[in-house]
Amino acid sequence: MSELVIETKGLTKEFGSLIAVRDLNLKVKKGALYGFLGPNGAGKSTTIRMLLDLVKPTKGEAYLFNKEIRSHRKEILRRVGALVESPSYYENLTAYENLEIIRRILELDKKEIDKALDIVKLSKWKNKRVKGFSLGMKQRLGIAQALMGNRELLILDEPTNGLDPAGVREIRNLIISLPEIIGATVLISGHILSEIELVADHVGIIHRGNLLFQGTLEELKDMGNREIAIKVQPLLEAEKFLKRKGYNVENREGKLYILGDKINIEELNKELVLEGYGVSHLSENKQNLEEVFLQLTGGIEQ
Ligand SMILES: Nc1ncnc2c1ncn2[C@@H]1O[C@H](COP(=O)(O)OP(=O)(O)OP(=O)(O)O)[C@@H](O)[C@H]1O
Repeated sequence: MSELVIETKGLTKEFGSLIAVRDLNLKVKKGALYGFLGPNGAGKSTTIRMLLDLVKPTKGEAYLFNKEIRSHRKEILRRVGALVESPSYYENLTAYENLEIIRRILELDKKEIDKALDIVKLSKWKNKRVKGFSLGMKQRLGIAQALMGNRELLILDEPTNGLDPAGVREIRNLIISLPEIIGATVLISGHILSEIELVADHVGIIHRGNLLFQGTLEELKDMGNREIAIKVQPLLEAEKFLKRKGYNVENREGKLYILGDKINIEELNKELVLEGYGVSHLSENKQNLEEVFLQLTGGIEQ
């Protein structure tokens, strides 16, 4: 069994009568790039705040590196880099000077600054004041701040929020490179499936505080329903025939659709043809990831 870097047990947060996070059992394996996905207001930020001990759970516990965060706060947070909300920096200082402040607080070696700047590809601009930076560059600086000090776990809350497409791509490529470059486990939250899909290998889908799915992207894709579309004449009789045979049949837009994962297309074709039906088209469709996601979250993707 692989080692878990994050594990929550029944993690719950209530704000008055609102249950923002309900009985959450997250499992993030060491080395994973875990996409924590959910529509706005799903409970992602609240969960992340509980992982970092910024918010106290109503019930349940969060374990990072197998230790409970509330009772081992200091030793755990030393191993975790986080970017929650927008990064904070001094606009009038350069990128280098901003990281120098963090270096002093954490009592790190000077070379840590150049290492972090190099990873986020800001070395060229290290002596430029942050106020002239684009939003994407500022976000990269925020990630450099989070990286300082050989962090084993990075938690990035919606790091591409508000960026233009070029900025989104820069941050995406940077995040993808992190597990390999620094060997860290990364948890990234977001509300856009197509974005998370390009980055993550594991996903957790949260909706209205409930974890609806957790596993690999492949496992999520496998949840897609399979259906077979058939153009056949005469349609209504063929529909009755297939229903009699026990198939789950829908009649839509002049075609029959058969739902099910274990249907053998050749067998189906043979059955129809032998019975004298004219089959002019037979194709297999599987729900794509977006359809699976929309089905899980009841059609809400904001
Ligand atoms: N301090 C608070 N007091 C009251 N309600 C809160 C508080 N923080 C969050 N909530 C509510 O809890 C729910 C979950 O919010 P949260 O910010 O965790 O969602 P999210 O998935 O991060 O969404 P977003 O992508 O919009 O940040 C929302 O309904 C939100 O309004």
